[in-house]
Amino acid sequence: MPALATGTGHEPGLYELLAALPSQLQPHVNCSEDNTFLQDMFGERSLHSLVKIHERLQHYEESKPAPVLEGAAPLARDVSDELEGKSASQDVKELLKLLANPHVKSLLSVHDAVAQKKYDPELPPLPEDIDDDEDSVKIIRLVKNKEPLGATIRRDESTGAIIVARIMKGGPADRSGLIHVGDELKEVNGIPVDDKKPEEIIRILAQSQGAITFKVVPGAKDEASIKEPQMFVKALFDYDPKDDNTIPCKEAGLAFKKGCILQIMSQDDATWWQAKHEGDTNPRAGLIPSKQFQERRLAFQQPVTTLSSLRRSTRRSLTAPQTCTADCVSLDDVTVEFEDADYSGGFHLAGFRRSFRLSRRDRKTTKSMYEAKKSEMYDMADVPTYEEVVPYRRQRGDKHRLVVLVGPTGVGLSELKKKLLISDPQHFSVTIPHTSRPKKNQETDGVDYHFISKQLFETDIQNNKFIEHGEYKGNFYGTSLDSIRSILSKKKVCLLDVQPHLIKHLRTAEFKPFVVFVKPPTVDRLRETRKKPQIISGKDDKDSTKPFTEEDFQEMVNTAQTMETQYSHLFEMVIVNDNLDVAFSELQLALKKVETETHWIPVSWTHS
Ligand SMILES: Nc1ncnc2c1ncn2[C@@H]1O[C@H](COP(=O)(O)OP(=O)(O)OP(=O)(O)O)[C@@H](O)[C@H]1O
Repeated sequence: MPALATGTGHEPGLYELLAALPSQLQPHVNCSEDNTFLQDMFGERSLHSLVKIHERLQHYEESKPAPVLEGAAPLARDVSDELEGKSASQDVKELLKLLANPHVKSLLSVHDAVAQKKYDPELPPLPEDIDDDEDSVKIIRLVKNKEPLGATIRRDESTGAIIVARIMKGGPADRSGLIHVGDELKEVNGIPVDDKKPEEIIRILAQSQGAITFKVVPGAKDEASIKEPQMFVKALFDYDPKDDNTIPCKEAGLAFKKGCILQIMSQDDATWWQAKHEGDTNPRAGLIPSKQFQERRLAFQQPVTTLSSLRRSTRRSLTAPQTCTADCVSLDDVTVEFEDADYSGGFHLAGFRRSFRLSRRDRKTTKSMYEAKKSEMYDMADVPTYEEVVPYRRQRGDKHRLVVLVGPTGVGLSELKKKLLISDPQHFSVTIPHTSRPKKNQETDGVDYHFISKQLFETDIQNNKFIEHGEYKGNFYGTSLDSIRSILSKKKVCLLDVQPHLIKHLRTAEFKPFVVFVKPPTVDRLRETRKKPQIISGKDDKDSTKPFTEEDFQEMVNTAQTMETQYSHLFEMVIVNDNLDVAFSELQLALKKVETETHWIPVSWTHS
């Protein structure tokens, strides 16, 4: 006998089974609480009713009941008409009252509809005087809350029609799925809008409370745009729709700051994209200028002060650039600095050399492997708009990102690098420069410099082996790309300081540079904090140091400002070097995060 059989001899129905379950289960349940629970659950009246209904329905499904007649409602009417006034008997009166009851009438009419299988709604007949050319219209009713509708309209220049210009992704209009770009607006709350200006229509909408009814002529739908893939970009400029007179609707604009990560929701429109801030839970997108549009208008803007023009205005021994014209962006004409190996706190900073950044020492010609052309500054590719990015997290065993420090001379780059090296010499390293000058007695090849012949140096220059190189007293000096690679391949963090115009040449999948701009504090703070420090002055052939002057401070601040204006879109972090310890801690923490956390990098760096 099956465990749950009722023992009555016939197949147990579901309901009977349910009734028998508690007693059948009792021997198998040890805990009294479980037993009570089962008793309650299977004894529940509503469960029994449900099972009963289920059984009945199954029974009817099996017996396939057919209607006795398809017109119960007209029959009831006929009966009522027949009996009306014929007899005063109580039964007849009661039957007449019953048949006149609206519920009974409705029940009979539903019965007839089911019997006749008339399930589809009946459409009213088409009016005979319909104009063949008239468009079909759609009546849409939306309930308005405080949230903007998320749609913009425009007047079609040729037809004068009011057209839905844009549906903001995730906004109420988008979520409704009822209004689409290209739909023609005919009426709002029964008010015809054909003769109205878009502003007047907006006013009608603003004044409406609760439900709004639109009458629209549907336009052609662009299904392809619905499935557009989403992408993320890093904004390389600040944007505030309030200051933008070209935006079709300021309220629909999305403000953002340089460095913000934006999720692009739609690129349907070549001029105005739709985007949200990454991670924003509000589904509504806002308008932002498209990349092409922003590039075009930035290209027409006046060029900013360049570092070279700024340098021309500064003091003293600046030699005229040899390779650049006055407004060239290149820093190719700046001095190369070389000094002897540095010792700090007993720790030998092997190969710790100054790089070829703008410096106060004797100015000689430094060249980068990438000569900046005059036109390069306004090259379209250089116009900072958006950069497509993807999340990236360094995996254990992967090479480290190259750490690039930039900043005006004297700001403290060497000091910060030195502190990092001392803090963890096994983890951080700096490049060893190449030189064609003869090795001095106390120097070691590959430690202080890589000593190579002038001829080989020249060949290497030809072969673009140096990120920067320069000439000093007839000898070449340079930082090779291989010296960076050598550090990275040892799974160490390579610290490099370069002129800012070289950053873009290091922005490759191989180096994935993390660029830190070190900025000076105000001149007042420089005066307070840099009382002791010495800057290197190379007026004589022998290196010498001298204290900072007022002019040095001013130049440092001005250069920083210019660097920021020109290159800030390439900086991933800005540190103000006011208090050295604070600046160092900030840098140390940021570098830790870069190594361990997920951050955004250009999508181009993910496929080498
Ligand atoms: N925050 C700070 N407070 C006080 N002194 C500082 C600070 N940062 C750097 N200095 C000092 O300023 C001087 C110049 O710093 P450092 O040599 O690091 O500059 P730099 O950016 O490498 O410039 P350069 O390229 O000209 O060498 C050094 O004497 C250094 O100790």
